[in-house]
Amino acid sequence: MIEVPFTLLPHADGLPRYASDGAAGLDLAAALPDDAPVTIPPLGRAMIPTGLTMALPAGYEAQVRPRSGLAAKHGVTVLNAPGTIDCDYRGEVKVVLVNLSDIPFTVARGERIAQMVVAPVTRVAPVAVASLDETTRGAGGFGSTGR
Ligand SMILES: O=c1ccn([C@H]2C[C@H](O)[C@@H](COP(=O)(O)OP(=O)(O)OP(=O)(O)O)O2)c(=O)[nH]1
Ligand SMILES: [Mg+2]
Repeated sequence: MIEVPFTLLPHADGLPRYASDGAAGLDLAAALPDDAPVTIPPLGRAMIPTGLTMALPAGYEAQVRPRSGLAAKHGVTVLNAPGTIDCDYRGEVKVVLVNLSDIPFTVARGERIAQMVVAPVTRVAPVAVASLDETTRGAGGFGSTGR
């Protein structure tokens, strides 16, 4: 286990937790005032605060991913999935939810709205060249191998 420092803003709901021994993602809870739930209208979106800031080690990122239950049961997902938390980001982690259902969805304080997977990052050094090596695929893409 790699220790990752977090700070909890006053509205935070505690440190994020893995929901099971083998869970890949730390669940992220909505850090909202008790009396101020957020209602997302059909096809609307909302930036939900988590009350967390963190300092990932260099060479790592965190991916903000949807929870499958919210997607399957309510049509609510992470709009920019997977959201990217950079290792040099020190602001509050936020979750951009979108409601793809046809009824409003209300997020209450403490509700788990997304999960955060920490993963290693490979960085590369872009180098300008005149041409690239040839491959069988070449420039074929976007369904070029069939449906
Ligand atoms: O779901 C997300 C995605 C991003 N971020 C924060 C952490 C990340 O390090 C920063 C920038 O994210 P990104 O690079 O995806 O956004 P951008 O639109 O490129 O903004 P910037 O110009 O600040 O990089 O915003 C979140 O809190 N939640
Ligand atoms: Mg960016």
